[in-house]
Amino acid sequence: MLLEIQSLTKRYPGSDGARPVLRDVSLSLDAGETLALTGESGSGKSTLLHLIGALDDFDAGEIRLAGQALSGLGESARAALRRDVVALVFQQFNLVPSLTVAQNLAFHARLAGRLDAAWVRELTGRLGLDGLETRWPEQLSGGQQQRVAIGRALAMRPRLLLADEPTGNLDEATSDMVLSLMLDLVEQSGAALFLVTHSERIAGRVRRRAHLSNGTIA
Ligand SMILES: Nc1ncnc2c1ncn2[C@@H]1O[C@H](COP(=O)(O)OP(=O)(O)OP(=O)(O)O)[C@@H](O)[C@H]1O
Repeated sequence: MLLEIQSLTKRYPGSDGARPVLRDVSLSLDAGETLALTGESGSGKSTLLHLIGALDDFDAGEIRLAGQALSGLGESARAALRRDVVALVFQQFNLVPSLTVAQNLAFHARLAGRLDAAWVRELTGRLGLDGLETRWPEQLSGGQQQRVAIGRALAMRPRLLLADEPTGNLDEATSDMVLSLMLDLVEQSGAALFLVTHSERIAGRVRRRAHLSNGTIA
């Protein structure tokens, strides 16, 4: 199993300590599977995604990523998982403004020591970014920026792509197009996808569904 979440509980310090943000969440994802997690605003979707991405600590339960338990893992081991297993795409694109499109696309793969120029070229073409390689992020439309962010994440050949409202900033037509590309490329690369969205329309296009309600999987 690529991802196993067992009885996960998460509280934020300072917030209502008696009421965890996530309660007894269990979920698993196999290699190559795609799952959409829906839930109302504040239900804990982003929190869960951050925990899976080893970006934050939890209070009880366990997350296993590629067989490795995340509880009690030190920062260097977490960084290694973020480099070797998972990649993230956020709603805000998060491109590096001082790097060109081509440099952004290669950035994480290069940091991970896995830059495959042929794969980056293929991603560039498949994502419709040919001819835009020397532009700066600020010279791109929102849909183009998000395609670069998806390409950058897939360039490092993650086993698990974590996407938090990846089309949330895009209009409906652009959002559908970007989602289709992301699903195609995830399938082609054999990665698993964990997609957070509040949109039933988006979630309906992903094979597996889970719904978070008040911090627990309904
Ligand atoms: N760093 C934090 N400190 C304290 N409380 C937090 C923190 N981050 C999130 N929360 C709270 O945890 C709850 C879940 O937040 P989260 O961002 O996971 O929800 P979400 O389902 O992703 O919401 P949305 O769809 O609006 O993005 C919310 O009540 C939020 O206020």
